[in-house]
Amino acid sequence: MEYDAFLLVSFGGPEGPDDVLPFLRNVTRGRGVPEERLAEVAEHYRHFGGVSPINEQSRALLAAITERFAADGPNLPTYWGNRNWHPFLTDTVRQMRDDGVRRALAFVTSPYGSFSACRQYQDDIARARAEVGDGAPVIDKIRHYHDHPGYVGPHADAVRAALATLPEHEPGATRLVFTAHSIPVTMAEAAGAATMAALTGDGSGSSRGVRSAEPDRSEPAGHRYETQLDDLARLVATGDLPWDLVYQSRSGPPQVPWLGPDINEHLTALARAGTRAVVVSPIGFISDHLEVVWDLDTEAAETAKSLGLDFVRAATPGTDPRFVDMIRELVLERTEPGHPRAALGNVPTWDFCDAACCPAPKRPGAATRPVTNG
Ligand SMILES: CC1=C(CCC(=O)O)c2cc3nc(cc4[nH]c(cc5[nH]c(cc1n2)c(C)c5CCC(=O)O)c(CCC(=O)O)c4C)C(CCC(=O)O)=C3C
Ligand SMILES: [Fe+2]
Repeated sequence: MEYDAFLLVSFGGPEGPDDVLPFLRNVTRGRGVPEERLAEVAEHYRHFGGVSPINEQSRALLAAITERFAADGPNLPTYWGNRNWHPFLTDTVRQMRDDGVRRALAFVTSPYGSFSACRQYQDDIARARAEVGDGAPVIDKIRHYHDHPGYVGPHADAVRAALATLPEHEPGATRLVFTAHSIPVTMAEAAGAATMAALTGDGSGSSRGVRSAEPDRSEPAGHRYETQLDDLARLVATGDLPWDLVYQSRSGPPQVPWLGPDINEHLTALARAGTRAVVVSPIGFISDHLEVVWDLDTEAAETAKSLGLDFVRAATPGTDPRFVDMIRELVLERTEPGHPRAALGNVPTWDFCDAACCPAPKRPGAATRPVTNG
């Protein structure tokens, strides 16, 4: 396939106190998130002067990608657009159209499947293209990369570096805790099911960009988010430390079940069972944005302190050169026939999702999402 541009797509975050509420309304519009939860999250942002670190991290990543492309190719102009805050995807896509871009490859700052981590980004790209209208470039999303060596390597090194800072304890008293953003259970059940069924059903997987011609038929239908996280956790684990996969940053109405256990509950259970120290590895995230610096470095660290647990949080990839190289590799996979698809784990990947893959969960009491942004 011929591509003439690269697009970095991120979540976006506020960059000043006045941005916080409009940003939160963009994120939660039509999602049934209670007002009390919004007020609470607004407070988290205010602890940092209303500035999320995420946009600065996206700028740094874009600069690193641009530099990497300039050094060794591919010769593609680079763009950046966000789902929930400036620079909005619609404005970026309009700029791309005005620059004459016809077909772009999009790298999304979430490595995983599920509605929130994959489909919603595709929906927002489609909405941005519709808003731009005539001449908007075609935009193809790059595949999931949770088990790419360029994602596994930085997380694995970070765990080892974090572990080295903890005081020594008796064997078994130090644990590794992997964490990712929680999602509603119904969203988790539906994650990946449609594409997986299509791939295993007609055996046409190889022509659709699946890593292996024969997808693993033992793969459970749905639950792609948890399966990918579990796959990565195994790859990052040190071999001698016991580990767990837990979830953080639960949102939504309290009566809706979300993936658990929550990291704070889990730390409490560990401490009761004799754990003395934890390394917390945020494998769900590529950079130290607010869900990391607040929900882990502030909240979970306080929980650990109150329990007398030694606590250290491992770094995220950020602009690690291996992670930047991975992004370049993922582009080459799509532009150079036969380019190897690097993967260390066991979960098949594909380039194009089935249209019915990772549907939005039913949201009790939630209004439909309007078509305008901001
Ligand atoms: C799976 C997932 C990821 C990982 C994949 C990815 O990276 O995309 C992620 C990332 C992020 N989530 C973020 C922020 C927020 N997420 C919220 C709410 C929600 N997240 C959800 C899921 C996820 N979220 C869901 C199911 C909701 C409920 C509303 C809904 O059903 O859609 C809310 C609303 C308030 C609240 O927390 O209730 C905020 C402010 C930020 C930016 C941090 C910063 O500013 O630095 C980032 C990177
Ligand atoms: Fe979120």
